[in-house]
Amino acid sequence: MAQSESILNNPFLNKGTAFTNEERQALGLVGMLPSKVQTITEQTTQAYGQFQSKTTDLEKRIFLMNLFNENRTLFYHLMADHVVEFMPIVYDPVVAESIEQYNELFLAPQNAAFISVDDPEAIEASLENAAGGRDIRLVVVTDAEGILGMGDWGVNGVDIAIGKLMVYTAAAGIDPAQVLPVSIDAGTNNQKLLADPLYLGNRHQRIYGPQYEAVIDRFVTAQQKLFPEALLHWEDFGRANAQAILDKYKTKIATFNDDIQGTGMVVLAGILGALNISKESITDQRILSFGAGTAGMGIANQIMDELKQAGLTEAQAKQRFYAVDKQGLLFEDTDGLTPAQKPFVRKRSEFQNADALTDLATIVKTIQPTILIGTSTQPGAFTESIVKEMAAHTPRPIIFPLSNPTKLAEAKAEDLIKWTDGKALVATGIPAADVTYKGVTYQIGQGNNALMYPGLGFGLIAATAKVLNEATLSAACHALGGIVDTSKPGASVLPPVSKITEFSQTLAQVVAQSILDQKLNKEPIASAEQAVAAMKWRPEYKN
Ligand SMILES: NC(=O)c1ccc[n+]([C@@H]2O[C@H](COP(=O)([O-])OP(=O)(O)OC[C@H]3O[C@@H](n4cnc5c(N)ncnc54)[C@H](O)[C@@H]3O)[C@@H](O)[C@H]2O)c1
Ligand SMILES: O=C(O)C[C@H](O)C(=O)O
Ligand SMILES: [Mn+2]
Repeated sequence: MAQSESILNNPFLNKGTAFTNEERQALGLVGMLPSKVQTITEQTTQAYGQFQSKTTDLEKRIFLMNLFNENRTLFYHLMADHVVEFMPIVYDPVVAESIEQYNELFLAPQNAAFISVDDPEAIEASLENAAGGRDIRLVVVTDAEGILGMGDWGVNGVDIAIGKLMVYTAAAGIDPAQVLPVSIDAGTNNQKLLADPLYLGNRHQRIYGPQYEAVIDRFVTAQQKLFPEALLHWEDFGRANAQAILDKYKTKIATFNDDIQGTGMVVLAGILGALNISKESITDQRILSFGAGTAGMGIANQIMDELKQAGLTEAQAKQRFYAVDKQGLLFEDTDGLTPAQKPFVRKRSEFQNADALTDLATIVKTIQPTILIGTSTQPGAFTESIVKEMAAHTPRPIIFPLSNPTKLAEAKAEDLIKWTDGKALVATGIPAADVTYKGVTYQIGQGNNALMYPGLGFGLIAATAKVLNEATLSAACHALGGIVDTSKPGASVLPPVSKITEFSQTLAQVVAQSILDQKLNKEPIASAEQAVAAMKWRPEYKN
């Protein structure tokens, strides 16, 4: 391909009609573009007009993804002006529709690396080819066994890695040329995909066990070799693999699991925000995790750490938790406990009606939780009667229905406010509109790890972190405090997405500082603030 053609097809370098006349001369682009040289502002206005002419969210998404594929700088320049409007389109919930229709809608590989369980020999070359010589600092990898709450989506799940990375750049300012989305195609147990002639992934059942683990290991080894300075972010792995992979690598490399740790962080930050409003203490809470899977147990561990810091012993802290899964309240003798659930189980002897504690209504009535968190993938599970029962025993019930996408949420924000007569302190997984009830406008926090992982990841990269530990996670959870004016009636428990670039920067600085304080940086760094500021990429054309 001629240089002129390749630069117009390179989304990291392309400026389209914004190439100046000098650049057109130098790059052999003369005559390949209409004569007018546009500014990025003009291009942005034009692109936004086109965006607005699309009628459905999916059409809007396809338009934006085409722009992303052509010209990353313009895409992010546009997104910077419309972050609240674009987040649900490029990320959750509309990303869910694009994953479901990936084969039909297939646009472009979007500079992702596609790794196949059937070809481990090709792993290193696949990463190298997809990176194309770019200086990769951030890798988001998924095997798509647990896409949001929608289960197994095989190779289609690559879109979540791409979506997460788009939020990283929009929120924290990671250079889009320094990121790499990775799909690990380990097969799929999704029968619909296996039967679909258009399916683009490996057409066989999902591989588990030693063969899978060897692929993961080979991937991590290649990633470390090719991009030793990169942070590795795991997304939407299945319940068993997510925790096991994190435990295997977290003390060796700079890595985190977003569903476990990112979610734990945003929920703890939301609880701290809620307690700021209610003026209650975290040590007085009874916490019910409904859906004790990857996210549910990540949340439990993050809150546990906070309770210990607040002065409780491990045993006292555990008494505050009630982990509920398919089997009901989890007891020592419950069948099928996961390793992550085991530390949080209760004794049957603690309850007079232990054998009846199999459904949420009875459990809520019995334990009278003050905090109810949903990561169960069970739509509508927080019913009116359950919520009213909870609210009867606590003045400001904290209720976070977090299951994504929209159709899986345990409750709607508006219902929670109404059923509790405005008392509930609410955060939801996807964006929720303000709720006006009896003259008060309630702002609903977005309890989505997207509020945390961009700042967390950016801070770790800027500080050249060796590893991520509990001290840094805890510091990050406290970093969002003070951004919301909690004295205002109807105040949100979390800061709004409209401020995501500001608070991601604060978060990144706190994270980088924590790494430096613990001497966990690989390279010498004079100041956390400077390191974060120096790494920030801005969506402007460079000469
Ligand atoms: N808002 C966020 O930031 C965020 C972050 C991570 C996950 N999530 C959402 O949380 C949900 C779970 O994600 P995950 O990664 O933990 O998945 P997971 O599969 O690891 O966990 C889901 C858990 O729910 C349990 N469950 C299923 N049916 C149940 C029932 N009837 N009653 C009680 N428990 C039941 C499952 O057994 C499992 O343990 C998804 O919808 C996901 O989108 C949201
Ligand atoms: O992707 C999201 O919206 C949040 C979270 O990581 C999830 O799996 O639901
Ligand atoms: Mn996820």
